[in-house]
Amino acid sequence: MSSYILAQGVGLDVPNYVTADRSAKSFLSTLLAAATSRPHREFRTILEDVSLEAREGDRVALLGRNGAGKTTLLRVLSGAFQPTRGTVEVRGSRQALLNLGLGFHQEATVRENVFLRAAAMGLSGRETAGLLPSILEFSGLESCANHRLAVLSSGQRMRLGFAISTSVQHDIMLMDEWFGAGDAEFVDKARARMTDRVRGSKIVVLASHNFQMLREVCNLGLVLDFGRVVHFGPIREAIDAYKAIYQSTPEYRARRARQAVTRRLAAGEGGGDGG
Ligand SMILES: Nc1ncnc2c1ncn2[C@@H]1O[C@H](COP(=O)(O)OP(=O)(O)OP(=O)(O)O)[C@@H](O)[C@H]1O
Repeated sequence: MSSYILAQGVGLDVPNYVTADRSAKSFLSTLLAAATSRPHREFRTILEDVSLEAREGDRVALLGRNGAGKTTLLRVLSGAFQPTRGTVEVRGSRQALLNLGLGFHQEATVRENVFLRAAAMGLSGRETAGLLPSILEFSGLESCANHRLAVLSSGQRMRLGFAISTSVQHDIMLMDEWFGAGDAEFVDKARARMTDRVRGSKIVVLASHNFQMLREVCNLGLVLDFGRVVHFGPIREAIDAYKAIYQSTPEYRARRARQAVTRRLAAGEGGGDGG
């Protein structure tokens, strides 16, 4: 059975709790304001009218400035968020590499956490028992299997999360940035596994700011701005469309102007007394 993703007219509103401006003139009045003012709830639209179609073989890049809605769209596609409007149809098993630490229990042991996370991924106890040795080996945590998660370093926890999340090949892979954290040895291992999983996936949706990697991996690109699709098409065109957005911002123009001045000064053309 072939896999696909079909999102049509997706909109997402989220509740946002806003606290009145508490900037006060004195420490006491700040304390008083903090104690008495209550945040009020308002709804915010973070995705609007987003449509996307991906078929087998597609590798879709999600592009957009910080806060454009890329991670939120990945969460909607993964099923973690229910859209407020529109529909999402997905055929095929999904693996979301969005938050490696999600679902961990600090007081449970490493071994127990493997079972907890694997259950959340839909694996049976038997399947997890079969995968356990390779997960511990990949994460380098064999000697810590019975230690509480709380005593692991953040790098060790990240290794464990990565090892569990990528232990099984899925049809559809949803990723937020190409994985690149950890010490040098682990990064090499993780990169090799990611490459393998991407090759083995029928569909990949990947949010990233790394144009070179996106050109190598993806055939399609979807550009989001303020939660709306501004472009969807071949990756090179999508990257150009995204560049056009951020190159039109005043911040980008100001930075380019500063860089031009610095270059001219370095080349000895900069003002001075001309002598
Ligand atoms: N649960 C939430 N409640 C309220 N606002 C949220 C929530 N999740 C995301 N947002 C807001 O939605 C917007 C989009 O966030 P999102 O994380 O999807 O952006 P992004 O494109 O992935 O950004 P980045 O490139 O910085 O990772 C942001 O303004 C963010 O503050």
